[in-house]
Amino acid sequence: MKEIKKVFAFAKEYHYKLYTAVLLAVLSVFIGIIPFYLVYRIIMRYMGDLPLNFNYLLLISGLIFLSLLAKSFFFLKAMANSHEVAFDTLMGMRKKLADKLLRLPMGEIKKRGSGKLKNIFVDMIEEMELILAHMIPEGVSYIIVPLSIVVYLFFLDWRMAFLSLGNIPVSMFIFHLMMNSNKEKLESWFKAGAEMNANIVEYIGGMEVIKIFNQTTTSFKKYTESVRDYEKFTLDWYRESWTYMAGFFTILPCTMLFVIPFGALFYLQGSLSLSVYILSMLLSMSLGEPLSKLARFIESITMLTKKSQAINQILDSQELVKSEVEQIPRNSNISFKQVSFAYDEEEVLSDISFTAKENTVTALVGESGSGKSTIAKLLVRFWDVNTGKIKIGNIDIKNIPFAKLMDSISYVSQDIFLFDTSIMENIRMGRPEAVDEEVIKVARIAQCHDFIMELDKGYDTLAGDAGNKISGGQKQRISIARALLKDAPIIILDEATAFTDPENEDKIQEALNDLIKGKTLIVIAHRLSTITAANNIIVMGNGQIAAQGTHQELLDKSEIYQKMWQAHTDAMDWNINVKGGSLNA
Ligand SMILES: Nc1ncnc2c1ncn2[C@@H]1O[C@H](COP(=O)(O)OP(=O)(O)OP(=O)(O)O)[C@@H](O)[C@H]1O
Repeated sequence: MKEIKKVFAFAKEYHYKLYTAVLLAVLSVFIGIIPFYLVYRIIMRYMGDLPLNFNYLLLISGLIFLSLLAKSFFFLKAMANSHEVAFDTLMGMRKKLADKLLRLPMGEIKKRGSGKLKNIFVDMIEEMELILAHMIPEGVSYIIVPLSIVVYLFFLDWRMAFLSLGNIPVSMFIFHLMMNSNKEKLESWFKAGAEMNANIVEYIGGMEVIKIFNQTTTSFKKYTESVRDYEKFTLDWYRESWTYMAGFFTILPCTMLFVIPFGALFYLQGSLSLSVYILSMLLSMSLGEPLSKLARFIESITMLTKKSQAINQILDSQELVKSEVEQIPRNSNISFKQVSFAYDEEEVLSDISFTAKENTVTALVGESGSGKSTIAKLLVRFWDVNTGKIKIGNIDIKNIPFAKLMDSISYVSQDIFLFDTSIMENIRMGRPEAVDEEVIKVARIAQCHDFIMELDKGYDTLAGDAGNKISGGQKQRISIARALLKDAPIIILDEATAFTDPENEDKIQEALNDLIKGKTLIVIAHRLSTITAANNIIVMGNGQIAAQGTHQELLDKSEIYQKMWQAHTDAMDWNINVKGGSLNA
């Protein structure tokens, strides 16, 4: 219930509309009782030997028709209101979740995986619509109306009131048995659903790798197994519940189960008038529909509790530390002071200290897995350090407003992601307010313009459609164009030449020359020949700084660097000429 309450909290802004919806729904259900009362009037007229002329019956029929019409009208009005509230609230929830992701460490996001997140963002939230749009207005009316009928029945004859409720404890007992008997199965069913979603997304996302490495059998097996598991657990749950459910849904609306026999007994004994007996039967009959609809909601609540748990788990996750005192750095000097960090248990960076002065180039080199990318990711706060401090302009990055920090850094990462929107918009992400001309200007500098113009719709080509026609190197130039447009004072280039081929390489170098002018640059490179002119080269080994200095200093004093240099002398690709703030081939 606590979980569901949290969902209601999202609808706070729309409480007024929600109350109106409840009121209209209650009205609609009450109006729905009128036909029962009118039928009672006809029966009483028959029995009272009053004349039953055609006009009277016509009037009653007309009133029944009008009340059914009014019932539908108020119900539809209630639904219109509640759906408006529901979809506004769902939008709010999705926005809140998306905002939350921005404030979460990347680890938290990756731990969940895109499949599970998609499941939460789309499917689970969609199912919240049921609570807000239907459960509240309808559910409340299905409680209030039967209660009012029962109260009225108490006034008529308290025995009939109790009798009309007699079936409820019986059905609730069956429901209780059902919930207790298959708790674990329900849990497995939910898990299997989440697993299946994750596998579907992974299967589609990894299609390229699956095809290339001919992993179709294994991956397809994983996918089909999860679909089969989902089917199995769903059926397991239903099989276990079927008998109980049938019992529950049959007995709950049988409100006349005790009213008819015992009412007849009281009537024959003379302690109950015929009119009260008949009215009690008709009123208890009108209880059936709201009660069985309410029962459907009870079933849904169990499901929704699980789903809102998953949503709330994300919303309650620990965010990146937000400082009370926010400060703006005055320069772009970067310093790492005794920084240590572990993604999980194992420390991947220990005691890292270095400074990267404004307008200089710092290169990170070292064997694969030595922690170079982690240093970059800590600087952009994908994760927070465990111990030590990272400062920009002598201010701890935790104290720099997140948006400001992001504005200060352009991160050209290993994973270049293009959104499935136009190429123009993909580049514009660097600075959303940039006009088309500015986007085209940076695209020219980043050597993208020509190949973009060759695409079917030029800058308007969707990245998804263009996907197969854009090479890795071209993608990289698009990401450089983005970074150029952003024009941030600090640039991190992670494996910036990972996709290079001879044709692309010169172009990327030219693009980079423009990007790094007058900036503080941190470059992660495998090919040492590209960073020989860096102001400071940090040699990483096993998560620690093995040595640091200029190329020459390291050649003189660092054995590990000497070995690396020897291994790389063949791979002459691009050089950094720091004096000119440019990269030269
Ligand atoms: N998201 C993650 N979760 C857990 N461990 C991670 C994660 N990312 C990296 N690691 C681990 O942290 C260590 C450092 O990785 P990192 O990517 O920083 O190395 P790197 O020097 O940049 O490697 P490469 O040159 O291959 O990119 C490695 O042992 C890696 O397995």
